[in-house]
Amino acid sequence: MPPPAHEDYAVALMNHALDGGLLREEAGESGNEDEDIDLQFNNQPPLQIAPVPAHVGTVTVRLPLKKGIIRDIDFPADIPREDFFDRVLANMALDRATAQLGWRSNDEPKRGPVHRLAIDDSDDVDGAFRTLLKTKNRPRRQREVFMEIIHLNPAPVQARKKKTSRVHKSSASQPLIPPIHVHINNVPLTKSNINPTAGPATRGLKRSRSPDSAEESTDSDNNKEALSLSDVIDRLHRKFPQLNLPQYVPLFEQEGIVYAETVAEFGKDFYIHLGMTEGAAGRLLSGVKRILELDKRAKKRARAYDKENSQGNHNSPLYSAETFQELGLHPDLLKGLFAMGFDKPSKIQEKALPFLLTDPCRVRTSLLHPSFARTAHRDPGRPTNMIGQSQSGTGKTAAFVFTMLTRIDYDLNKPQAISLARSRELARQIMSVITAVSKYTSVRTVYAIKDSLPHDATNVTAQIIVGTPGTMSDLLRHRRHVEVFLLDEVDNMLDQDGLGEQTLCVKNLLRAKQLQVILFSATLPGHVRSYASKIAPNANKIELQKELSVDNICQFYMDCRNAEHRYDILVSLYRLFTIGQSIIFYQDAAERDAIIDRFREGREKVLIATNVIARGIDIMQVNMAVNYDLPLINERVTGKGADERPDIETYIHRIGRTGRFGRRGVLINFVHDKKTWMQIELIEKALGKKITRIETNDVDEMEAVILLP
Ligand SMILES: Nc1ncnc2c1ncn2[C@@H]1O[C@H](COP(=O)(O)OP(=O)(O)OP(=O)(O)O)[C@@H](O)[C@H]1O
Repeated sequence: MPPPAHEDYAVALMNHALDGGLLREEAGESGNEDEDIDLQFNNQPPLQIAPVPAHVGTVTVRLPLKKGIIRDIDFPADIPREDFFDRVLANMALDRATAQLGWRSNDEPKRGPVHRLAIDDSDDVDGAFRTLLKTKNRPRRQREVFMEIIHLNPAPVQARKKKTSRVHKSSASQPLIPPIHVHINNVPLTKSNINPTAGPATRGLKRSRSPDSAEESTDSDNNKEALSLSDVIDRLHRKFPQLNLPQYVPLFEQEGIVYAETVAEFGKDFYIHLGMTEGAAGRLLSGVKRILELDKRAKKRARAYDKENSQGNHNSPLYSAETFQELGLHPDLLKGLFAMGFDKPSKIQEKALPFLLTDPCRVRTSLLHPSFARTAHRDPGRPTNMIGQSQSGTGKTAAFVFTMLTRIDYDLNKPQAISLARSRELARQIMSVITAVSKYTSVRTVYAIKDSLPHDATNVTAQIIVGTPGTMSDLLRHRRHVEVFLLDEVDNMLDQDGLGEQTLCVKNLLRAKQLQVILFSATLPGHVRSYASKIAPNANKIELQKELSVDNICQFYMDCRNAEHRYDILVSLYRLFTIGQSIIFYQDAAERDAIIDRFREGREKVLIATNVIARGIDIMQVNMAVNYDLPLINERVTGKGADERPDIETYIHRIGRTGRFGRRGVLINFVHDKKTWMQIELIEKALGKKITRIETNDVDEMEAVILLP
């Protein structure tokens, strides 16, 4: 098989083998060493093959994998259209939704017509095959004919424009593929000057400026936005779906196609000229400018935010004057938390830990840092109960985990600390923090959650048990040794019908004289506060953030026409932004462990969830939460069937699933009728903070307002 005519072409050659109709087994004849793709094909289930003409065996397709790299793959000549496309697209790593393929045969002059290949039968791919076969059968012709498959983007447009490029003038009767030129200061981007290692030419490109960018000229080189073209295209893709832009833009030049992918980076002063209508190109250009602008603003805001909210800012709930060593944590625990990337305690940790760890009689001296042991001895006595409140994502979990791990006796093989959580998801998360912090200790832990009870429940030797109230009370019967009782999300644990009773039941099972009760939450409404004081008598109270709203999380609402419209808006949000990970709160029940694990690992990007995970769940990458349904009192408190007021506490906890440990996040509420409108007003009042409205019919505004971190 001859080499491809143009090295840089996104070309596939379809070569109809004439020898006996036998399917070729091996990976073509091009001498490619890497056989992954061919194996992939050989491993496919057998295709539905229609009767093959005797003289036609396989079609060898030469696929361009990267610039200058091609691979031959055999297809049955009569492969169903769908499969043919799927395989070509998969192997060219193209997106089925956006890819545009074209073909031309070697019968046609190189600058000749380009035919469109489409997945449906709106093109003449079958005719093309037939033509090729006919051509091939002409005796005076060479035995091989080529069908070049070209990745064409953007979508072909009909020849209605006056200005067509030289490439397509000769083919006015055929669907035209608009040529794509990238110019930098009117210098067409060519193979030689896009090569990032091409030296002076490339450097020239980065420094050159378009007239439009004159106002930016004060920026130093260091401040230049450095976006790869594919990055820009990726964003434009989302911004202008109607332009049908490709993921990979082949840049047509005189003799071939150059992949935009090979462009390492551009300065902000470039413009892209697409061979399309002026209007479309104009929109595209303003899109590029806008994106660069938004990017700049977002970065500026991020810098300002980081400066303000880093652990260095005295007012930040993450600020701390102390170090973990000063707080008296044992070196083995320090090793664990340094391994987790914790450098300094957060404010709640700094304030709470000295109280939580105070009780030299109880804390094993071997687990006390020497400097802390000295302070601790000044204040002997009962272990200190604690009621702690600090906003979401500020390190409460870590604080009580350090406490449990410091207080237990590692030589005693009995449960000594229990941590109750409202849901199995939260219990599993607490356990994962314990496991990480205690990496360098010999602690034994066990779950008390449904389906995960230890085999011999009567003989538990683990020192720490983490679980949900119902299962925990089954496991714990008169545990004399349990000396630390910990309730996370205490307002919810005590407030909720059923859950509150079970929680108290567990507490009543604990008989230790020196029981230390630790209660934490991001929200502590008045009625829970007094109740909590009864459960944790004489507790030290630490309340760090009285304001209910969280500054690092921007809150919006979108006024949808009706309940159904919410779905459309949701879809457009996902089209518009690169959302790291997001949670959508919804009323219906959801599945559990496997889903949350996949989400935590980043394998799933969107989690649709109920209030089950509204609290405590800590996933750093979540940068957006959506209240598809607002949380209501009647969902949380049974017997409040008619109470459709918003549940402020749950709302606050939902916000807290994004913007963890000072990161920035976005919360979007959907409002679609009078009731939800009033509910949002009540939330605004309760938080004392304006929730910004976003127009749902103006994509540009949406994008300008919601600057996702
Ligand atoms: N001292 C620290 N340094 C760096 N990161 C920390 C520190 N303490 C906690 N973190 C991280 O901050 C994130 C939030 O912590 P955590 O889950 O303990 O918050 P929380 O206050 O319990 O939140 P919520 O109220 O939502 O349950 C976690 O990912 C945790 O690993």
